[in-house]
Amino acid sequence: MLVGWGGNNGTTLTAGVIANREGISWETKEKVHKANYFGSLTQASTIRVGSHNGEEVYAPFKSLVPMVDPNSIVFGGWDISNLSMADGMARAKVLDINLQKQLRPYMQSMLPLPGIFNPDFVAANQGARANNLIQGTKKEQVEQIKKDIREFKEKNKVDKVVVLWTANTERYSSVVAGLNDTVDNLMASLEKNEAEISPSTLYAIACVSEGVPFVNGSPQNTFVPGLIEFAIKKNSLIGGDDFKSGQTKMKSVLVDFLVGAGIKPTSIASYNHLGNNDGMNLSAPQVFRSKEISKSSVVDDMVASNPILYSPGEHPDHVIVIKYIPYVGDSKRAMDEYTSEIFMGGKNTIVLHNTCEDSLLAAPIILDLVLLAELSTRIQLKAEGQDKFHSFHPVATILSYLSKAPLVPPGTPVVNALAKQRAMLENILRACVGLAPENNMMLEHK
Ligand SMILES: O=P([O-])([O-])O[C@@H]1[C@@H](O)[C@H](O)[C@@H](O)[C@H](O)[C@@H]1O
Repeated sequence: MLVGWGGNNGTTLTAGVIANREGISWETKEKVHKANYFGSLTQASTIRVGSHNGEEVYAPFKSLVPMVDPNSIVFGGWDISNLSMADGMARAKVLDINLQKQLRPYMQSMLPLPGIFNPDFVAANQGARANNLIQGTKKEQVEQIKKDIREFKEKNKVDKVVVLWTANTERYSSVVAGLNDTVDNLMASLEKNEAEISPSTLYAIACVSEGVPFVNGSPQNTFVPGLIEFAIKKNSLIGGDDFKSGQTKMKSVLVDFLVGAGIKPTSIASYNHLGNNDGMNLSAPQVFRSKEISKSSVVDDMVASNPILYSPGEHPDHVIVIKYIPYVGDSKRAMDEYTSEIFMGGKNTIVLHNTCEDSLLAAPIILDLVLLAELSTRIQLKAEGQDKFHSFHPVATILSYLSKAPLVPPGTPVVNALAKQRAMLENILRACVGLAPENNMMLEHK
């Protein structure tokens, strides 16, 4: 099996390195080396990473780390501890190569800061690429993130920092009384380095501590009750969960249309396969469960909105399937079947095939989430009769248009219907510039 390598000169080449269960052997200018299967190949100074335009190419070995999957699957791929954003772009293979070449000069000096990684919360296959890490206790990690935020703000002379989690989907954290159910218990657990505090919750703690908006672009329950209480106490924006990018966004339109038209979805089967690292991470059942929850809850409010179609507690059969198929890469293939009951016992079936370029759909949503989160921290409002203006509730419902599983303040109804979410957003922004809400009545033309 071939292990891919990449030199820190940004050249991605598949090296003539052969790996098997017995170990990894590789060729350098000096000699053939052997290392155990998971060995970190540190001895060689340079390593042959293949040939390019007929010339033998060697890369500085210190920048190379083998991509081996402890689940015994060695796969082509490459990672290096100082992967620049340009190298990350090349590894992801999302953008056209000519566009990549144009972007590389702007990105190759951008090196990501070390991050918090905990293999207990993600798939085992993620370990090999996690090599730029913050070590230490959870509290020390939080302190490092807080320090990084402050230094980033100072170094880049920016007015505001917004942190958005677009890292791995994690498994759900257990919510346990005494562990993370209140802010005091969460902070006490942090002091005790409790294992059940996830990396994303650590980032959220750091951000709320610094008064920096934190948006969760993944589906896990980063915002455990203690964290929500902390954000409310500090009046620091939190929002999410999970970018609403493709298959679910379509569902939040289609189900709204069907139910609103008196057509009763009785069975929704949603399948997709994808081949990027998100898909590889989601191949672990405990991680997939987080995504299954966020993708399933999207129909709940629309179903509940029509008590004529659905009796209390009744809902459509709804299954979510996600499979990892490396070949398709970032080009996720979503296939849906909606079966509904219609007039006089009739049946209606809608079948969709939707090729969702995951990253290209998610990137604009990331930009909108960051911009909207920052803007909403500057909006003040008061009701008729109130004498003081106040900010929005720190749990940012305003981000729901962009989230699969909108985080809302405790006791607040969740709206997933995309048209309603957009109308909410549009009317808030209209109010910010003194315009009346758009009610679409157009009475002046009736
Ligand atoms: O938004 P959407 O297309 O319904 O859901 C998608 C999932 O189906 C996909 O598996 C995941 O990789 C994407 O990040 C996104 O969450």
